[in-house]
Amino acid sequence: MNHYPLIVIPIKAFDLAKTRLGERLSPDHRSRLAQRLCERTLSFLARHFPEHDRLVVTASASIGDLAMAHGAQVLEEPGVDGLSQAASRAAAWARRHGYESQLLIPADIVQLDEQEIRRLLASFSGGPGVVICQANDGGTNALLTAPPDAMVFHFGLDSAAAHYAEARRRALPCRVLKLKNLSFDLDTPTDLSTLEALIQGNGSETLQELKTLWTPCMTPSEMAPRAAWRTTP
Ligand SMILES: Nc1nc2c(ncn2[C@@H]2O[C@H](COP(=O)(O)OP(=O)(O)OP(=O)(O)O)[C@@H](O)[C@H]2O)c(=O)[nH]1
Ligand SMILES: O=C(O)[C@H](O)COP(=O)(O)O
Repeated sequence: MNHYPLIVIPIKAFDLAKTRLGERLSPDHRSRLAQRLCERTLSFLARHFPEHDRLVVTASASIGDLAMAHGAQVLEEPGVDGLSQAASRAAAWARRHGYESQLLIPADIVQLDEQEIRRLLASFSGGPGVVICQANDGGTNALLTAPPDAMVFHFGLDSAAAHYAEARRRALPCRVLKLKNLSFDLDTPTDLSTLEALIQGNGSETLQELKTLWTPCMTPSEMAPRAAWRTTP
């Protein structure tokens, strides 16, 4: 049995991703943003959680190659069947491969924070159970299930409440966490405005780099030094 939770990252093909940003970003910018968020996620997990095996679930061969380049295993899904189906496929794979638990993390969290994820992992005391990190919009931005297939997945609108109800229905111990960074995923134009304000406020170098993806006139080399940082009008 593998005691470290398997980290599961579901990733939809980039050209199909971030459709809710359509009123703000072109298809090309959406695809590039989704890809960059994905690369950041895979690189972060490989760097900070090397002791955890990682499994990327995707229907995209190129994303599979990207995953393997970051040391993750790949579970190929036949098509884009939805996040819940991807999570279920991963749970079945995890069970078959001897994992006692899985931690699903989406590939669109703006700023992953090692201490937050370690706090989430520490809140799981072993044995059957569920830990939910609620997203700002009521969704689920990280979901630990032990065993991996402990319950049916209900990703979508207000999914944190749905996952909590499912865990209770099954009499599974369940923790719901609100973690500042892990609760912020980039879904809507409002999220994009929040990110722009964050960048303007204290734009860390890594966040400023994200903005270049939808501010075509800016490239990393053209970006003003942080002290003089200002957004284009
Ligand atoms: N493997 C897989 N991953 C998915 C699927 N749907 C969403 N995801 C991933 O799950 C995470 C959260 O998904 P969403 O917030 O719905 O992201 P999105 O689908 O790009 O956004 P919208 O197109 O605006 O709904 C992201 O990492 C997505 O890539 C799916 O059908 N299969
Ligand atoms: O939170 C969820 O259930 C999934 O991530 C989909 O919801 P989202 O698109 O709001 O993230």
